[in-house]
Amino acid sequence: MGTVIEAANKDTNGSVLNKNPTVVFVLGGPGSGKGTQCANVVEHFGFTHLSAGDLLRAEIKSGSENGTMIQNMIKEGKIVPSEVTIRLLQQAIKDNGNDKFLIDGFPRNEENRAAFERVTGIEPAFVLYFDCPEEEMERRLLSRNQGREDDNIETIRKRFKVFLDSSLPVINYYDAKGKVRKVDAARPVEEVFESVKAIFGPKNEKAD
Ligand SMILES: Nc1ncnc2c1ncn2[C@@H]1O[C@H](COP(=O)(O)OP(=O)(O)OP(=O)(O)O)[C@@H](O)[C@H]1O
Ligand SMILES: Nc1ccn([C@@H]2O[C@H](COP(=O)(O)O)[C@@H](O)[C@H]2O)c(=O)n1
Ligand SMILES: [Mg+2]
Repeated sequence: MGTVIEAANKDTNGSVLNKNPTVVFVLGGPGSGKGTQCANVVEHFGFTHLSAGDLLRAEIKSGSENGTMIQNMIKEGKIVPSEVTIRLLQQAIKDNGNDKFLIDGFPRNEENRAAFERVTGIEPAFVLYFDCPEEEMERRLLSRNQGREDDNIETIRKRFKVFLDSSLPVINYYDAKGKVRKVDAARPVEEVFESVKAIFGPKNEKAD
């Protein structure tokens, strides 16, 4: 398991994004703790956190022409077409002065993965994978209380199925390339973060 973050995207993305950011994809089932741990990484390691789900929810609120389509997809736990999500991610990267990003909840399927690579030329430095049993994720989602329309048992079950059918194959794809850093996420937040810190490495901690 590597502890050093490499800027793995070397060539083509500069022409599309005009910058050459370090990107870590943060994946894991619904409720595995991606957002919670990303907040800790931002604090400790100075990354910018981009959650694909948050960007899509903001797009609904903005009154965009895609809003109704996105809202319906999220209610059903389905994956929004890549062109929409990638446009939001690209814009967020462009608008931000930082050069290192945690991209949370993306790529969610093979279409997301291939399209992002094609459009941006960015290869992730690594993939942080939060591994958590469904029963624990279900417990967490049902008590999250953030008013999310997809945190109900019917949609949660659909999201679990989408994760198994479409997202795990993406994790397996990166695993075959030696890029997955797997963390046991079924532990208290602080313990999970100890494992996360070991992955990012002391060298990358922010100075106080
Ligand atoms: N290690 C943990 N132990 C117990 N509860 C946790 C842990 N990590 C996160 N939680 C809680 O579980 C809920 C889901 O966490 P979080 O929003 O970080 O998950 P997520 O992976 O981003 O989910 P989603 O994919 O639905 O966005 C939150 O209420 C959070 O406070
Ligand atoms: N790449 C993505 C990411 C998310 N979605 C949709 O948003 C929902 C919520 O995502 P969270 O990461 O916040 O849990 C998800 O269930 C999808 O409907 C998407 O389409 N594509
Ligand atoms: Mg989240």
